[in-house]
Amino acid sequence: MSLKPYKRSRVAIVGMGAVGTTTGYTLLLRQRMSELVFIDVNVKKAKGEMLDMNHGLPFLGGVKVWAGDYEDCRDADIIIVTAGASQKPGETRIDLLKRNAEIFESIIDNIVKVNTHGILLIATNPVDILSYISWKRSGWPSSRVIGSGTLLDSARFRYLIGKQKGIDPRSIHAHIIGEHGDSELPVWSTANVAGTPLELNEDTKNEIFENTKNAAYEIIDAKGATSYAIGLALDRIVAAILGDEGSVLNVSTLLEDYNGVSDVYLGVPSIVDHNGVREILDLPLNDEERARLLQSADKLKDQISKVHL
Ligand SMILES: NC(=O)C1=CN([C@@H]2O[C@H](COP(=O)(O)OP(=O)(O)OC[C@H]3O[C@@H](n4cnc5c(N)ncnc54)[C@H](O)[C@@H]3O)[C@@H](O)[C@H]2O)C=CC1
Ligand SMILES: CC(=O)C(=O)O
Repeated sequence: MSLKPYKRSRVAIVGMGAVGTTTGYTLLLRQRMSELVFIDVNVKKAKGEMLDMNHGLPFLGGVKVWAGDYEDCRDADIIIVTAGASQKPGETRIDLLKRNAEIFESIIDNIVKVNTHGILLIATNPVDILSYISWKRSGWPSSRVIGSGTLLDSARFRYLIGKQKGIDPRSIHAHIIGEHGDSELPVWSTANVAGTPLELNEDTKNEIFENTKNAAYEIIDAKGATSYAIGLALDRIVAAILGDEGSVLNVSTLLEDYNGVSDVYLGVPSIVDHNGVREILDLPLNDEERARLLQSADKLKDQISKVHL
């Protein structure tokens, strides 16, 4: 009997707060990689999370987990960044821009100093703008700098549609695109179940979209942070990359001449494989959807112009 050759893969997480910890735990449970390293400015916190997860290894096995520093990013296949300020109740994601853009300068510099081949996966908000900043600052090809984008929003959207229709959300094909934030838009024109158009009246559609868009505000008001669904969304992107899947995911990526939008990161259906974003799908949009995508892009470009790059 021949054993499968052992393939080492390393994921580093920078920022071990609610999102980083939940993502690390999800990756661990799903045994996505052979090495998992936690990095945080709060070294004690990263160490505590590492110890707690290591004590579960007798029930799981397989993964080496440690708390480290940027040197440990050298051999990382994926570096997930979740470090920085999060929204207080009532704050928008854009309100975080100044604070988080400042800390990203040193975080990205520290990573690219040691790593030349990996994929940067950004989750910190405002995620589209910070992904754009990370792309510019890293000097890496845009295919290797990915934001979590509207993958989470699309999951919320599919869950709510599935609940309304009594259908498993995995069988609902529906996209939220644009900013991961207040200017995002639903692509109702292509939403379907097995090619069958969704039968929903306008009031129901509006209610589903408003609940999708405002989900984070509701959860942050109730429990202070969102963590489980974003952990699963980041895990999904890691699986697509490490498994060289070629899966279509609504990640945030650099758009060039996409439905009239250029030089901005936004969430759109993209093919994700071992090289990162291999290709962006040309989602057919109607006139209203295209106009809303342009508005979303303009909003983010206006914010980017205020940040020193
Ligand atoms: N993209 C998405 O869909 C989502 C994004 N988020 C965003 O993720 C970010 C993190 O949220 P939480 O984990 O709830 O916040 P948190 O406050 O629980 O954790 C942030 C962590 O970052 C660390 N940190 C701060 N500055 C750092 C630095 N310079 N280097 C290394 N570590 C540093 C802190 O010590 C802390 O452990 C926020 O910006 C939040 O808005 C949250 C949920 C979903
Ligand atoms: C916080 C955030 O961005 C979210 O849960 O959508």
